[in-house]
Amino acid sequence: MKPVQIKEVVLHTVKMKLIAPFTTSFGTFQEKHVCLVEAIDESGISGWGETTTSDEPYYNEETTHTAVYMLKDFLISRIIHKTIEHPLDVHDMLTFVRRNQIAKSAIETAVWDVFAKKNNVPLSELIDGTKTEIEVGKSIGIQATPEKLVEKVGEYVEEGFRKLKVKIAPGADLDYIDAVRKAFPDIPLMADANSAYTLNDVDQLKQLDQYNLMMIEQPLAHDDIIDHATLQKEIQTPVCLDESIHSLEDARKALQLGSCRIINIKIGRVGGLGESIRIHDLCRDNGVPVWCGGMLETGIGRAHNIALTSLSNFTIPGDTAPSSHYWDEDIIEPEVTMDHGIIQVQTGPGIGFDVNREKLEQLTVEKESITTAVTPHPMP
Ligand SMILES: O=C(O)CCC(=O)C1=CC=C[C@@H](O)[C@@H]1C(=O)O
Ligand SMILES: [Mg+2]
Repeated sequence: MKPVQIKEVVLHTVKMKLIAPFTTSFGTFQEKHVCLVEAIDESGISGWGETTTSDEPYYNEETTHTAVYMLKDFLISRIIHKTIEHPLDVHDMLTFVRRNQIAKSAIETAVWDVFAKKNNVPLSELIDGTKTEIEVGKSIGIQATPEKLVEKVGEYVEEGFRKLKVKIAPGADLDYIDAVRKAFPDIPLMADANSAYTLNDVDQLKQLDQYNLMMIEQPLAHDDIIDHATLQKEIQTPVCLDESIHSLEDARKALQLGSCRIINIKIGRVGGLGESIRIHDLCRDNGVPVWCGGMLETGIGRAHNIALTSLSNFTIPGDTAPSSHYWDEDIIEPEVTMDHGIIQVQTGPGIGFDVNREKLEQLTVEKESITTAVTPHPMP
């Protein structure tokens, strides 16, 4: 494989509006800024990454603003003008900055894309993916009533989604799940609590066991694996961790403690594709299934998610619904489409989609080009 050298990074901060508001246990959102990271190599090839952040630090400690600051002031200076033999090397180049995983992921995934394009291979092939198509799930925000939720689930079952994920929180849990199960006794159904419960709610969470859920995602604190291990011993439903897993080390400890039986891998949350692959491999070697979580990405992040999901141990459908479920018009061409719950893994070089530069310009609120490794901070 030919190494790559990034000569310029352009940060395109865009304002995106979802086709409908999305409600979780920590709020309702429809508009957000994200930063699309374009890494241009010495021959002019562009690779793309995305900060899977929003404008508020409610999912994790990052926002698009903090991610852009980290990229500009710390991370890009460590990457630019360096000869990168393989994108797997980028992770260690960035560990001098603590956490800020989504910011790291945005530049790391852009390097994966430009490296794959330079070597004329699809990203899925570069990471040794084995699947040519992936099964797709749908994540449904909290609805106003159980009846509204049943209606939404019905729509998505009709579209062929292979996993239905419903958001729950205290006061919007048992009656909602009960209504869905009464209407759809056999569909692959899971719940995501986004840390809305504590160990004081064990009895409430035990009652979910009667509904044969695939899993309950992140019921307890966003930074916990100890209490989740206690909870998993008390309930039948498999616990899946999302927010608690920021790295391979977190995943190793969680498996060792029995904190979960499934892991939701999000490329941004764990700091990039390299760490995602390492967590995938750890889980595969321990018989723990994984799936690819979503962060309401544009088509760039979605393209990376689809490529990642081509790895063999992604045996549970991910939150990778097609572009039309998020945007009136995506910024990639062609858009991500789905046929009865199946998305074809893209076969073009790199992420396998082009960026619609006209659409990108329309949505851009700020654009900054970085061509030097200068940083205003003393560097370790
Ligand atoms: O991208 C998708 O469709 C999944 C969206 C989704 O479920 C989430 C996005 C961002 C944070 C959370 O609210 C939630 C999750 O925890 O997976
Ligand atoms: Mg989640």
